[in-house]
Amino acid sequence: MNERASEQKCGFVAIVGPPNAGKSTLVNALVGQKVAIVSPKVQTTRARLMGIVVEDETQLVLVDTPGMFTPKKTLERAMVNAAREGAAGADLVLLLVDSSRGLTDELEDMLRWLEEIGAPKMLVLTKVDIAKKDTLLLLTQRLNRRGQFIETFMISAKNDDGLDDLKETLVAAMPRGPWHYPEDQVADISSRLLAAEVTREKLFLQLRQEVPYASAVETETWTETDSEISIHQTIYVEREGQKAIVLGKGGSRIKEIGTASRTDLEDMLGKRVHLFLNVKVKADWSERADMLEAFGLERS
Ligand SMILES: Nc1nc2c(ncn2[C@@H]2O[C@H](COP(=O)(O)OP(=O)(O)OP(=O)(O)O)[C@@H](O)[C@H]2O)c(=O)[nH]1
Repeated sequence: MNERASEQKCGFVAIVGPPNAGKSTLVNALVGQKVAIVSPKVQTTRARLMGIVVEDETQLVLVDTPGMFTPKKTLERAMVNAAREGAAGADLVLLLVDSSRGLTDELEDMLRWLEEIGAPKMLVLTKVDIAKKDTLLLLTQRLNRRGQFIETFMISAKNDDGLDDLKETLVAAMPRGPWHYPEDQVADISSRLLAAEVTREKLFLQLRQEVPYASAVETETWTETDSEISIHQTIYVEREGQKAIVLGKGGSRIKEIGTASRTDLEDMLGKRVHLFLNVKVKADWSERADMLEAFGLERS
C-alpha cells in the first residue's frame, strides 16, 4: 500500500438500463477508451464488464450490465443474472434511459426491479442530442415522481455533454477505501475476451437479422511478441445457412469483419495484429454451460 492509501476512495457503480439505452457508450466515454462494445442493435452486451476510471484519489469501477429483458433461453437467463449481480453489489446504481424513446413497458418493469435494490440510485437520461425537448421533460417528470432517484442527469455521450458533471458526482459519492485495481488498469476482462468481444461487435455491425444473435466468438490462441500479436478466433453459429452468411460470397464478408476487428484491436493494443477467423456450426452453443463460460458468461 502506498502512503496515499488512506486518502484513497474506491467504489462500484452499476450501469443498468433497457437494451440500447447507451450503457456501453457511457462506460467507454467515462473510461476514455473502448472497453465495451457498442452497436445499434439491442442486447449487444452479454457479459458483465467493468470499466475503470481514475480521477485524482478516486477509482471508479463501472459495471456495464446487459440490458434487462424477459429471459427465455439459457443465454438470456445468464445475461439477466449478470445484470442483477452487477447491481446487487454496487455502491451506486445508474439507471440509463434513452430520452428519445419515452416511457416503455420495459422501463416500467425495470423500475419495479430496481425497487428491490438497496443501493442509492441516480437517473441518467441519455442521447439528449436526438431527444425532443417535450419528451425529455415529460419523461424526467414521470420518472422522478416515483421518488427513487437521488439525482438526475441529462447527457449525450455522442456530443460529450454532461459527462464531466456526472463523473464529478460519481467521484464525490464513492466511499473511502483502497483501490481495487492497479492504477493503469482500464478494464477487468482479459485481453482474450475483449478481443472476442471486438469481433462480435463487427458481427453485430455487419450482419442483419438473427445472425448476430445466433453467433458467439471465442479466442482460441494468442501469441504475442514485443511488436506483434497473432490471434486465432472461432465464430460459432447455429446453422449451416448462417455460416454461409458470415463467410459471404467468396469469403468477402468474413474478410471485412476480420479487417474491421483487426484495425480496432491494433488501436486498442498498440501493436500489429494478425487475426485469423474460423467459422464453425454448433447448433446448441447458447444452451451449453461450458461454452457460455468460455464467452465470459456463467449459466444461471
Ligand atoms: N445520438 C446518440 N446515440 C447514442 C448516444 N449514446 C449511445 N448512442 C447509440 O445508441 C446505440 C446503443 O448504444 P450502446 O452503448 O450499445 O447501448 P447499450 O445500452 O450498451 O445496449 P445493450 O448492449 O443492448 O444493453 C448505439 O448505436 C450508440 O451509438 C448518444 O449520446 N447520442
